[in-house]
Amino acid sequence: MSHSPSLPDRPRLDLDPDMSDAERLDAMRKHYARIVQVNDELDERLREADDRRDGLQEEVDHLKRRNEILKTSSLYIASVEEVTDDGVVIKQHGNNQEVLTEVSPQLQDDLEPGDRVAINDSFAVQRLLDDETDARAQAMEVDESPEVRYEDIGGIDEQVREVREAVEDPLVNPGQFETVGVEPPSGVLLHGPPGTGKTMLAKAVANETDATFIKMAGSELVRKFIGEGSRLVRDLFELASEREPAVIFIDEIDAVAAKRTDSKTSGDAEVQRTMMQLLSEMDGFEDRGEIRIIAATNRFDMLDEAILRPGRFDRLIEVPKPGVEGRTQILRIHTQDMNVADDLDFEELAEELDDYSGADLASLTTEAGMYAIRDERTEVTQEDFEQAREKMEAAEESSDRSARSYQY
Ligand SMILES: Nc1ncnc2c1ncn2[C@@H]1O[C@H](COP(=O)(O)OP(=O)(O)OP(=O)(O)O)[C@@H](O)[C@H]1O
Repeated sequence: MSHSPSLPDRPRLDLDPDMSDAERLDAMRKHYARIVQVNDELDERLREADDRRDGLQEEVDHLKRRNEILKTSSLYIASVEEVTDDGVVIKQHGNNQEVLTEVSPQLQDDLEPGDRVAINDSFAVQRLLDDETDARAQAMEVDESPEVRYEDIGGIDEQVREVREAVEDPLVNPGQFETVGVEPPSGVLLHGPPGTGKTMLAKAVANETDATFIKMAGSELVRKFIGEGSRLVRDLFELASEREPAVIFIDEIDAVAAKRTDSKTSGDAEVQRTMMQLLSEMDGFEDRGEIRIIAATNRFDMLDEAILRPGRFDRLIEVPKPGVEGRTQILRIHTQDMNVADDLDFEELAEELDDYSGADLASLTTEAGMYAIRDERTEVTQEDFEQAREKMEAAEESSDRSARSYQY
């Protein structure tokens, strides 16, 4: 940047007492001429300064406008990975791109790894997002179009039919319920052992009805978001109405809706508040529009009856572990994209897999595939499945043992 030369000195009039009048007059004339000259110079500088001020003002206006645009245009979400002297390493959500970016010193002091920030398209951090946005995003899994289809679910055809009737029909054909004069069920509760396909069922209905799938896990509400449970439940229903048609899926609902116990710990009071919020959301949901609610639990026996009253979770569907036929079907589904030996006998395999859940069968299939890969074969054989089964059962036994030793 060029620096402007300093201002001209103020002219001084030096009069010597010994000067003649003529000399004095001459000195004063020169002085006068000098003053006029300095005055002109200053005038010129003033004009220059005015011009520069106008130029700068224009720049200010331009920056102000750009700032406005930046403030109003969309920002992206990223997480802070590392705060260094050279800037901040952020990871953009969605594409996981890692970028080293500069941050204003005053914002840099506020940033810590793990924080969520809003960035613009040049990756400059615009602001730190508050916890509220954070918890809401973390506590809910939102899937605009889950990929699960009914055909992917094996061995629970009757349950699929019931869920479709209770959730899909009212979404797709609400008029039919009105004409017949029946209220569709308010909420559907899926109960049964872990890994039997409850989440899959909820996702499949959302997929087949083109609804947004929004999941919240009860256990996380009480473990991770202490003190925020009831607000998050309110947010959950709010989000669903913004995104309808939507399927709300509350997994492990027992964590927030267990029978009242005698203990009066503050933790319990908090859980209680969360459950009350859930009940009031469901009760106030008369005109539910295109939102359906599905909950799941492995601990049906623990549930508070309040949540099972009419108008709340009033359709109960048990999702059991599959029988031998179901297991055969699930094995077939999970080996669909696998290169299996022609002589592999799924029925015979399924016979031996008593007590396996759908999730166990999915892991067994992957494990069997791993044996083939380890042996550098391209085909998965019955023997691979046998070995996988032995491995899984041995692992289960040892985890049972460690669970026991942990307990006592
Ligand atoms: N009936 C089924 N048919 C096909 N695959 C299944 C079935 N049940 C479970 N699986 C497999 O197990 C995985 C886990 O199932 P899912 O999450 O639906 O079980 P869940 O009943 O919701 O379990 P949890 O109670 O532990 O939440 C699925 O992604 C799928 O690979």
